[in-house]
Amino acid sequence: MTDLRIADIRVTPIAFYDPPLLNNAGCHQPFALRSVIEVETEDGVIGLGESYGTEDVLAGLAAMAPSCRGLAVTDLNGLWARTATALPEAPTRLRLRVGGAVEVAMWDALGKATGQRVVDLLGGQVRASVPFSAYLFYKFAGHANEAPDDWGEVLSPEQLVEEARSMVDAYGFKAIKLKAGVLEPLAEIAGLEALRDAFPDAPLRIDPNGGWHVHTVLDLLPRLEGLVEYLEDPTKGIDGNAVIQAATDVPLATNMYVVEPSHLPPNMKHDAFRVILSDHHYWGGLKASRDLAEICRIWGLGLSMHSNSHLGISLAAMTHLAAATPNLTYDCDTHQPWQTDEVIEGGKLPIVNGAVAVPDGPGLGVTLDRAELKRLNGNFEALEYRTRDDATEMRKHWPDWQYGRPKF
Ligand SMILES: O=C([O-])[C@@H](O)[C@@H](O)[C@H](O)[C@@H](O)C(=O)[O-]
Ligand SMILES: [Mg+2]
Repeated sequence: MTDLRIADIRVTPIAFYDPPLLNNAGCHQPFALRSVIEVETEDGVIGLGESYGTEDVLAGLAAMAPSCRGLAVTDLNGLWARTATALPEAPTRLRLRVGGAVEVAMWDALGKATGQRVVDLLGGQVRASVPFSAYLFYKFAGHANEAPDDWGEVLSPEQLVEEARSMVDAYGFKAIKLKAGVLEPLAEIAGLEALRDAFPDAPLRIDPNGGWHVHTVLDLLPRLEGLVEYLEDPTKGIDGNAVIQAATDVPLATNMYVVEPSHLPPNMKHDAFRVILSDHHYWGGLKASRDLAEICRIWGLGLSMHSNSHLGISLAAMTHLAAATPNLTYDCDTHQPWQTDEVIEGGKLPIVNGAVAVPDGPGLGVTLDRAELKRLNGNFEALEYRTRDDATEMRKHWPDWQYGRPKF
């Protein structure tokens, strides 16, 4: 009989190269911070997880990892009880991130120990591959004091269409998302309209990350209606977005204001967001994300998946989860095309015709590349920052730049 008890949990912080992508909070720093979680069972099976590499999550993981020894990898109730005990003062937000990071590795260990894929453990595969969208960003040509990257500068509609063309040609994406909240809204709408002209059949979305005032969005609605399949976090908060949702039939989507279970009742009460962009990294792992999908099904909410800069363990987990979720109503987000580093053997998971096939093999179906893990950990150790700070990075390019949410 396989011994499924956890013998050890190892957490390795890593930093991987990230291009100068822009959003409402500023500009991506040259390296994104992440963590790789290894859950090792008494029988020596290793399950993998990937999560944030910020100080709070790393400290939370360090505090709770020792208390998981002896826990069976099937015991999710035990995991959450131990997370609560190890992090008594932590806000729900942090507990969900820390427990969720370990939870994914527990599923992978269970799958590897029993010869089953995570998608099967989560309820069974309902789609052969998972569709993702082309995730477009405005960007600088290169990081401050660095040479331009291959994507070059993207600040105009023409450059945006070129970026989209490269991404669609390389990966076959069907839907297109524009990260907005960076330039004046009318300039961003012009970008979106240029994308519509260039890709007449592509479902489009725009995401200013809460960066627009309610009155701005209300003024823009006539141009957005018929142009986008959903409008993502146009303004700040549940109340502000409810005002907008009341004024339009375009569904509003969020990965900012409905991000834990307690946000669901006020969202339903105010009818603010009709699409939830789930994310297993902050909803508490794969089981919690399946539960969220069920809640969305019952209450008639649309569902898709949010992304942050990530590597292949996360993409594999997102793919297994999405492949086991019947009511996934829109193509998921992924930052993967922007990443040049990888931490799994064999390199990045292929995106073909805009979709990722569920990796073969037990568990998540991916294996850690230990040489790359070591190199990316070396990057982390050499960095002088320990938290994401897009605002400071932005001011290296635009010294007078001011943060605002809403801003425009
Ligand atoms: O990578 C970014 O700059 C995004 O803005 C990311 O931080 C967001 O969390 C995300 O992708 C979103 O959809 O809001
Ligand atoms: Mg978003």
